[in-house]
Amino acid sequence: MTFQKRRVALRSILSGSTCIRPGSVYDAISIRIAEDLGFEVGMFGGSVASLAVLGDPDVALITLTELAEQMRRMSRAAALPVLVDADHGYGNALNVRRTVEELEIAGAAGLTIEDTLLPQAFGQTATQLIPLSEGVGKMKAALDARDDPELVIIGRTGAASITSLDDAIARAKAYEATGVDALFVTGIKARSELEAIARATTLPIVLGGAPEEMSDLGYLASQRVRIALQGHAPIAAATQAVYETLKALGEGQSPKSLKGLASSELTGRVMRDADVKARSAEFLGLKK
Ligand SMILES: O=C([O-])CC(=O)C(=O)O
Ligand SMILES: [Mg+2]
Repeated sequence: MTFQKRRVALRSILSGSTCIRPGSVYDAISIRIAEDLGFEVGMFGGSVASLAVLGDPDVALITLTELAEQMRRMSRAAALPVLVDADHGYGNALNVRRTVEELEIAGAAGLTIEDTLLPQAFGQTATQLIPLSEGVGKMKAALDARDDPELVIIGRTGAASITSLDDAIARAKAYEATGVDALFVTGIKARSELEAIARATTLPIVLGGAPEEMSDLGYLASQRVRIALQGHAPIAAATQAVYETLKALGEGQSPKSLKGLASSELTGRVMRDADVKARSAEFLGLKK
């Protein structure tokens, strides 16, 4: 599927009337599994990018080149539209432009640019935000950098839990006015906060982690939430599985006695083995 078709598919989710859960994806294997299971969109979080590529926590150590390369690998492996967490755009508004260029070429269906001050400033323990005017400049730069008009650009703010709900509303309205395609809000702790943001804006909303009482997809849809994240359990499950497996092997268990391994059928599906075999027959002169 062309990159543009993936972007059109993401747009149709955002312009629809229901709220969906994205599959948390981070590499070629996870995106293929999410695609096979019928997820409509993949979320490539900055935290899982750091973990998968560097083995590090989410503290802005990953580079744009590393993020884009991982996205490119996923784009090759599957056609599932992916929404990429592009953090703060890896620098100032000029860096945001470059970030959009690279992620577009790497096949992202959409990306979020947030107004968090990253990396963490010297001597500051609490998360800080950049000024609203700088955030607006970053959104404009992101839109300016887009070559494919279908690439989805999403303005993100975590102001609700960093500064105030009023600030989150002011930022959401200002980003909406730049022409971004959707708003991504994080740090929402109550329905009333989401409702206030939804009332003050008109764009589709992508919701970051939210409390349990906000898990009802019908309710979220009524507040224009079209995509609701639910963390990154798949990479946590993978980490646990690798841990258990290496531990058992290290303790002397035989590979055959291990539990919880992918069957050869599942592994073959993930590897798209049937396609590779068919191509081998066709192109390696093996066809009878
Ligand atoms: O995008 C997400 O899923 C939430 C987030 O910021 C991250 O995981 O880095
Ligand atoms: Mg993030």
